[in-house]
Amino acid sequence: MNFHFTKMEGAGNDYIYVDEFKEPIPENIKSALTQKLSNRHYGIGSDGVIFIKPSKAADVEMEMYNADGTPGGMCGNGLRCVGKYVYDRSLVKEKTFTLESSGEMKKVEVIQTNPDGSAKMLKVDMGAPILDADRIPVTHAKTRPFEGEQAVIDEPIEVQGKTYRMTCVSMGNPHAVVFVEETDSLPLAAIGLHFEHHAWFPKRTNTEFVQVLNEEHVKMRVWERGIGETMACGTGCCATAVACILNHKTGNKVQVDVLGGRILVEWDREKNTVYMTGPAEEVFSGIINIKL
Ligand SMILES: N[C@H](CCC[C@H](N)C(=O)O)C(=O)O
Repeated sequence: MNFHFTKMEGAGNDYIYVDEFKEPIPENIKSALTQKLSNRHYGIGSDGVIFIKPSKAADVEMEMYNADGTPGGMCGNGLRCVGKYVYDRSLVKEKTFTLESSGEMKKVEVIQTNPDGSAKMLKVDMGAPILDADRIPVTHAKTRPFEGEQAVIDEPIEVQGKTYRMTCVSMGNPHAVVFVEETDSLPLAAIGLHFEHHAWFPKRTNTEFVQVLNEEHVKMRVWERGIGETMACGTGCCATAVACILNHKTGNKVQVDVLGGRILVEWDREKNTVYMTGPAEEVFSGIINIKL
């Protein structure tokens, strides 16, 4: 089959974007297609594939698959990139519009443009963080260490014989946020998978390792479910900020420095909504001619 694609990245979190307005892709091949295209040696290389398609309820709908072919839930960097994609192609008329992802409506705003008028920085209203254990979920059929409406804040978790302290936040997908002394020397390749597949996370988890620099600035490295270490994670930055605020480590506005760039997060406690602001870039586009 033949179809067009666009490679985009948000703070280095790179996805292949496929526009289904023009070329619909059969649902039953999306997982296998993603695994093939995302492979960094045998494919184009990406953290996953994002399908952009018409929505009944919003201006546009997006659907994300992780590099391993598992369907992802929410995707913050993807929302900003899809926002840029539809804004730059005039698929939306205003600077503010709605995108549908995982059945939820997200308000996106282009807040800065390039000299050619294309979108440069976008702000997304990511909605309320989910904290209760059953809805994240952070439970295990046998041990059930956390359940019900209880929030998991600063709780010990043992991984490979070492005890870490984690705070669990869902932004539509699960995140375990772990505070560390410093992120640079962290052996993420050795520990990441053990968090992802820990028995307490029956649906696996994304994990953020956070070094607090001061009350408004942190450094973070992320291990994403279904991918591994990535350069950035939008929902992960939101979860990071929420965890920092809940643990009284920062104020309500947090600059999160990730390997691939910088994301600004603000948790408006009155409205109980999280705003995420960051860049979106288009890298290249082309035509895929593939046999599955
Ligand atoms: N990179 C994405 C999140 C992907 C999360 C995914 N790995 C999952 O399975 O939940 C972001 O910018 O928010």
